[in-house]
Amino acid sequence: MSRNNLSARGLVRRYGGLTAVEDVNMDVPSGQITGLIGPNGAGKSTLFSLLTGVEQPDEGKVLLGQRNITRMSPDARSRRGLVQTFQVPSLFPSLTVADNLLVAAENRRRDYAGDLLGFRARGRTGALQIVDDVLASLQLEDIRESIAGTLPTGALRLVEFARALCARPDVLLLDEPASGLDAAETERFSALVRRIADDGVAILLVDHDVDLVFKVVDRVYAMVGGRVVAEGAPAAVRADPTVQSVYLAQGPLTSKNTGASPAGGPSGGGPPADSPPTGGPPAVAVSSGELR
Ligand SMILES: Nc1ncnc2c1ncn2[C@@H]1O[C@H](COP(=O)(O)OP(=O)(O)OP(=O)(O)O)[C@@H](O)[C@H]1O
Repeated sequence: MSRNNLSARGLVRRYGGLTAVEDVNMDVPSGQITGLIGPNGAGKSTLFSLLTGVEQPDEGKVLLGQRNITRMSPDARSRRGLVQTFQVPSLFPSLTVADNLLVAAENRRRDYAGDLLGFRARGRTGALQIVDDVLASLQLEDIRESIAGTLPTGALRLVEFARALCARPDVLLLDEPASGLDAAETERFSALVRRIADDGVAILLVDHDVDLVFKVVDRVYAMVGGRVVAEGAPAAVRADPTVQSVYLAQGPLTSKNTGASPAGGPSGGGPPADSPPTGGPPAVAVSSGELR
């Protein structure tokens, strides 16, 4: 089934005299994983917020399919299929996993004509069916009735991902989805993301772990100083002289010199624990010296 692509055209966002995002064009096509990397202060979080609707651009537009969604709220975008995950999982901690997912499945009001992961859904019965199908698909049935707030980080990340899938996305924006995951969990997560893309979802992945980004994505955008300085296949971007010079003042581009944080992202984006699962605040800048 054909789904909507996400695209950005000529996006500009200024904070006073600082241009955080400068004339950025980006395409996040259906069925592909697109990556976004850049050093501290490059403008990734700001761009992400312009795409989700948390921030408004000073110039340019955001398109979901052919539709101009530039002035739409995050919730309105979410109901139209542009769904995000947060750096800090946006789950209701006192609810069970299943109830968290049900909120997401019911939140998207429009009829869903697709068959994400092989199911179809209409109404509340459909929403329950989605929850069960997503839980089964991600092999999370054993924690169906667990209270979300009691889960360890790895499980929480997967439930956050499941929550996003229950909203039946056309486009999935993943903000630091692998932070806090161990190697095995990251491997499992990467495979899941690929499966979802293969199902036709357009995925944008922003993560500190550049090795993960280069390994998983089909295309990658590298930002520096608010601008896209390189874009294309991972190998080409990795070899790009500007990318190399920015990332690699101290050697080859590997996770060892990117500041990737295996124990969890240093940023604190995401809504407060009991706020609804859409429309949370933007990612927060990571500390100086980190790269992602
Ligand atoms: N609300 C704001 N007010 C003023 N300046 C801001 C604001 N948000 C971001 N900036 C500035 O815009 C620039 C881009 O920041 P942004 O957080 O988008 O970068 P980033 O690539 O996400 O960095 P990091 O990886 O450190 O999170 C930075 O110089 C930052 O200080």
